[in-house]
Parts: sequence; structure tokens; C-alpha cells
Amino acid sequence: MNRTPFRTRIKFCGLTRAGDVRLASELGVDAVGFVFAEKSPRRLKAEEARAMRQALAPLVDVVALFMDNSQDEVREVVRQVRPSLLQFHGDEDDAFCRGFGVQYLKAVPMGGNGSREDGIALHRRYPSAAGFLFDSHGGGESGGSGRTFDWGRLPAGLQKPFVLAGGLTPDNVFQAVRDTMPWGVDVSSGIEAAPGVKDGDRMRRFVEEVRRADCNAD
Ligand SMILES: O=C(O)c1ccccc1N[C@@H]1O[C@H](COP(=O)(O)O)[C@@H](O)[C@H]1O
Repeated sequence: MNRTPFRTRIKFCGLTRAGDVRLASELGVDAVGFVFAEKSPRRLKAEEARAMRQALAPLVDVVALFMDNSQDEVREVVRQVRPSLLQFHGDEDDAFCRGFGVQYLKAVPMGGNGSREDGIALHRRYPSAAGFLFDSHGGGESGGSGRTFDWGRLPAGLQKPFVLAGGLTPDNVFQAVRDTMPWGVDVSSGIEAAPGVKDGDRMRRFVEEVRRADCNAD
């Protein structure tokens, strides 16, 4: 399933500062992502994310990102942060991902020997997923690397929304949206000055480029 003809959703991920959350809201992004993956330089504690949530404007979603975290860790984040969407980057199965009573996106690794599954196989493996997120890391590797993958390898036959991620920047997101027509785009490194420290100018340019691509839609 591709996007609506009107608007590509935007998620800014890996925010660690309340000021960045405020600016993301002002720029009109649809969602901000808080990272709880163990090895990430952007990792937050549940109570830090809960505090940052206060900086969020109405109608902007919070997404909580995990990578093979324990059930107890995910539960604690859900309890404290109240995300509207979970994003799983590890080997979690459908039963695990759906077990928290919150909609989820399953990240599919497209780097290295990453997924060759088509849309039908993905739906079979993750029947409860609200959508899929295609990222450039290899299986077992952490994301947020700033690397792209070959967009021509996106699986055919997807019947759920998909989010494009991996190495998106203000300089390539226009082309990425035009080429792949995703439901949404997700960016972390491409709008950063350093891991977890977002750059206001890059954030603004990223949003402008997505909107430019939407205006140029065929
Ligand atoms: O951001 C992280 O540190 C991270 C850690 C573990 C799994 C995923 C992670 N980030 C996600 O990776 C993609 C692409 O990021 P980038 O734009 O290439 O830096 C995105 O979904 C991030 O949320």
C-alpha cells in the first residue's frame, strides 16, 4: 500500500532534547521517535522520555523504538511514556510485538544479507503489524547509521503502509519520496549535528524537501 496522494508522513527519530521536540512539533512533523535500544547513542531512560513528552504539541505522535529489549522494558516504557506506536528493530516476533496493546511497526533490515521477503511473506510473519519500516542496517545490526540502501529492493506486494528509512537527508529525501512513494519517511542521522543532537536548519530543510516532493507528485 502506497501513500495517500496528499501528504508523506514525517517521523524524526532519536530525539534527546526537549528543544528538538518543540522544534519538530513547530515544523509540523507527524511523529517523534524516542530510542530505547540498548546499544544506541540516542538511548533514553523511560523517565527521560516521559519528561521530554511534555515538550510535544497536540496531534504529534510519540513512537518508542526497541531492538530486542525485554518484555519488562517495553512494558515500563509503555506505562511511563504512553507512545501511540511501537517500532521494533530486532528479532521480535508478531506475538511479542502485539503483546503491549499498542500499534506497532516492524523494521525490516535491508542491508547486508537483509530481507528478500516479498510483501506477502512479511504479512504472514507479522499479521498484526500496522506497517513496515525498511531500514538500511543488516540483520542483528543497530540502525541509525546514516547509510542508505538500494530502494529498488523494496519488496513488491505490500498491502500495508510502509515507512522508508536509512540514510535519508535533506539532500536525498526529495528523490526518495518521488522514487518510492512511501506512506512516511523516518530520519535520524541526516538531521543531526552529532548523535542525538538535532540540527535545526537540517530539520527545517528536511521537512521543506518532503513537502516539495508532495507538491510535485504525479
Ligand atoms: O537511532 C538509533 O540509534 C537506532 C538504534 C537501533 C535501531 C534503530 C535505530 N534508528 C533508526 O534507524 C533508522 C535510520 O536511521 P538513520 O536516518 O539512517 O540515522 C531510523 O528508523 C531510526 O529511527
